Amino acid sequence: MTATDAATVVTGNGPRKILSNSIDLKPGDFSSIPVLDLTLAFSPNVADRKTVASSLFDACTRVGFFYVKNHGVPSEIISECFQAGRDFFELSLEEKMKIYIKDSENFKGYTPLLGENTDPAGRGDLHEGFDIGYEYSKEGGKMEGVNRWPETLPGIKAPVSTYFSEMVKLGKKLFQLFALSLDLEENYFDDLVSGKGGIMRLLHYPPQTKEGLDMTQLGIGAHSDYECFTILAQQGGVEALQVLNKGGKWVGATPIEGTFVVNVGDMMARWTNDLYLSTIHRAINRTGVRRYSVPFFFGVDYESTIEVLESCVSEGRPKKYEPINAGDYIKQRLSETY
Ligand SMILES: O=C(O)CCC(=O)C(=O)O
Ligand SMILES: [Fe+2]
Repeated sequence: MTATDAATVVTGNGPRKILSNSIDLKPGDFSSIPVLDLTLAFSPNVADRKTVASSLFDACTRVGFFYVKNHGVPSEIISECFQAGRDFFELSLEEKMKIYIKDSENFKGYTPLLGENTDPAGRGDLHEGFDIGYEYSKEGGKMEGVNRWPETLPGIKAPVSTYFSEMVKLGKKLFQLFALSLDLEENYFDDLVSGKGGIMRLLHYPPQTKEGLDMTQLGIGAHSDYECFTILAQQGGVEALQVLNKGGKWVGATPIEGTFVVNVGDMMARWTNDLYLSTIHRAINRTGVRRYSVPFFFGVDYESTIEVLESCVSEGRPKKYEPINAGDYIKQRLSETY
């Protein structure tokens, strides 16, 4: 067993213990991560869209993670965004620190290696990151704020912003599938997901040696995500992401060409009264080569209220959570991490 297996993982919905052979919530009993084909999600026929929604329901209640293929995002847009990430991380530390995330009120900018600690039992995460949000024109109240671009690399703004817009588009489609999967009107979430609650990160994980791996210092420590769901692009051929199942076993989320990995976050778990699982995951890069990934965390607009859906409350599943404001919730979670 590893150091993190015996730890408590802090989530926005309370602490979760990871024991050696079980954990104290009800994550799904899975040994692999399902792949959803989104082709029918774009069909004009609602019955087709409902078929995809029903696979999504199965994935969210049993696993909390799934891959999506035929998602409609052009592969050049993805590869140009990865190139922007590689170029950004090649900059000198001094250059990157000019947009240090801690100098921003709203969590925009650069996080150096070990600058973040997702698992409080760990000693810091072995990745560096660059956080970008919705392109606001001025500083605002909760999470609103201008993006901070590196002065010496202006060329990355266009591909990164294009990728952000693509993620908002795909994210909105996924929100409609989430709505259908929960027997809500397909447009139930539409007015809450303008894209302003989206956060995207460019990540770089240097390789960790196979021998003498320090389990308190992983690429990213065991954690659950904060928002409604995450759409993750992984670099092909470089294994690192692992997902915790009911038996306490880490299941590898091997990169699959042409797919994104999607996972439920704590906000959606809260909304669904834990019917949808916000599953714990981590990343360790033991491949010997650098790894790049791009998660896009899609939350609802920050002024929205997250209140347990009535359809997810029953005698056997009493309401577990009080209503919360989305912006306050995210800001609180991020303050605990950085
Ligand atoms: O890079 C990855 O594969 C996972 C990243 C992740 O879990 C996160 O940023 O929350
Ligand atoms: Fe994550």
